[in-house]
Amino acid sequence: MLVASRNAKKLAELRRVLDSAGIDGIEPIGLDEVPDFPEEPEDGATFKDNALIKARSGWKATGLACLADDSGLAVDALNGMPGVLSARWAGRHGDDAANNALLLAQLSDVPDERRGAAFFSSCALVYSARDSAPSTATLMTRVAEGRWAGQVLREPRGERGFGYDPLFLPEGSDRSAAELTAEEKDADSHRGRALRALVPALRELAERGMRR
Ligand SMILES: O=P(O)(O)OP(=O)(O)OP(=O)(O)OC[C@H]1O[C@@H](n2cnc3c(O)ncnc32)[C@H](O)[C@@H]1O
Ligand SMILES: [Mg+2]
Repeated sequence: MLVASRNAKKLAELRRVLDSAGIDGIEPIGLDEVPDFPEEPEDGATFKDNALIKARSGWKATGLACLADDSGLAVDALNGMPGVLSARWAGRHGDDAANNALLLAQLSDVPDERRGAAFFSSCALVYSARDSAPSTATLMTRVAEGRWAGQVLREPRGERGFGYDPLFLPEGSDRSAAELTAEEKDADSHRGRALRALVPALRELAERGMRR
């Protein structure tokens, strides 16, 4: 199964959740392990649209079952932004430090009680309904979503995770997302929840592969 992400830390989280679900018969491989193919722009209006864009283009290019996550932080005081623009909020894709600095600046006058935010993940799984070439195969699609509520801190805390984790205080936690262990983050995170909801579909896919 192709895991269509260029974000190494996200990829590691996806692999971790798959590993702990103990699905035998699926070998997740990253985009770096397949020949380059033209990737479609992530220009959807929603996380779900973007997850489907990534998963479908991976499936189309390789014929492999393809899993993709699209995710981001929706901040109440910013009317849900950065949202689907999270990876490039400060202008340069994947510049976590600049994204975090910009978010902090935008919220500098926002009091604690209005600093609510939530991470969202949409995970899409796309695969062929039967063993046939991608051009003639029927496309099977499963999508699951996860949400992780919390608030935006006033300064970064912690070194783990990635992206906005140092600025995110999960609901009910006294540690930022970047201060949680990997297992703690996976148990509660948007991505952990979304991906675990796909486990039955992934198991089915694995069993189908093993029957061949
Ligand atoms: O599209 P791919 O190649 O998978 O990698 P990406 O980093 O571009 O991923 P997205 O398009 O889904 O954008 C997600 C951004 O949202 C933020 N984000 C998502 N999940 C996060 C998490 O668990 N912790 C912190 N920030 C997160 C972070 O800035 C990500 O770069
Ligand atoms: Mg992206």
